[in-house]
Amino acid sequence: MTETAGLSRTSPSSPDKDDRVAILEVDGLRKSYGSELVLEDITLRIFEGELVSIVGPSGCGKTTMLRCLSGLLPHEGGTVRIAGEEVTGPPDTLGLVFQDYSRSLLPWLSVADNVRLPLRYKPISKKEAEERTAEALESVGLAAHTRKKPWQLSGGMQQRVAIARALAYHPRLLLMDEPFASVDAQTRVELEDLTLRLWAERDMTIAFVTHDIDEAIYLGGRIVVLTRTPTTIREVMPVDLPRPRDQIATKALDEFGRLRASVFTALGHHQ
Ligand SMILES: Nc1ncnc2c1ncn2[C@@H]1O[C@H](COP(=O)(O)OP(=O)(O)OP(=O)(O)O)[C@@H](O)[C@H]1O
Repeated sequence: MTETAGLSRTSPSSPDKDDRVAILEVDGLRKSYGSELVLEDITLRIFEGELVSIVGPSGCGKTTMLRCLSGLLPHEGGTVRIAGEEVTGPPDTLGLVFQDYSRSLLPWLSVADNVRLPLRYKPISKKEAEERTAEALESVGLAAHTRKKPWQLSGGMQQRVAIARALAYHPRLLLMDEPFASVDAQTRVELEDLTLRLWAERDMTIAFVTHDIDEAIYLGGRIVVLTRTPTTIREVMPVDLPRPRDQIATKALDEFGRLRASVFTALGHHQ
């Protein structure tokens, strides 16, 4: 059984003709590791309320890019702004979900304590931290597992804990780095629909990095396609598929197949 995908939010698919507010502004981002230039020039806007997928060839620097965007990694050129503020360290308007949930959760803490931990850095009362923790765990379907340790949960459930932890922070921008790459196919489908539901229900913008073309199309209102290293943006494609999305009906649409071919070609698999 999959969860019901996001119901209410319409996805803006055309970035050019609007008065929307850019929550993420990246200009000329450049990053090297020693002499290896990984990101040559990333210039990108993500607008409030969007769910944008980012795809790129293996090793093109997707994780490097997200780490630079989140202020976890310094970059040597260009600027990154989140909610108008230049990023120099992780901003408190930002939530992060990584692929490797087993390393991002602390095994000696309960599920609830893992979710509550980063809230210590927010200027909120203990009571509010408790309420946010309970609400976030409820919204990812883990209300019955709050006292367990992460290692007592399945991989998919652990990734739900990581999502709840980011949600409890009430981020305006959520960066997700191949978050479902390590779970089985059925769990992945459920977590994709959970992501759509949470995005639709909450006042949140999501940048979702994946190497899975179908996942990028299924989730996104736009798809940013990256080149190989040294990496730039090859193309930004609008996804004109109706919402709510449905794992079977949406993927059966002709437009879905057309987009799949376009992204595949843009990734350089086909000339
Ligand atoms: N800490 C590091 N030090 C040196 N080189 C690094 C470091 N992290 C990444 N790299 C190199 O930078 C390049 C991009 O890596 P990155 O992990 O950002 O790519 P990716 O697109 O996320 O990869 P994948 O598709 O495997 O998820 C690779 O060549 C990698 O070897």
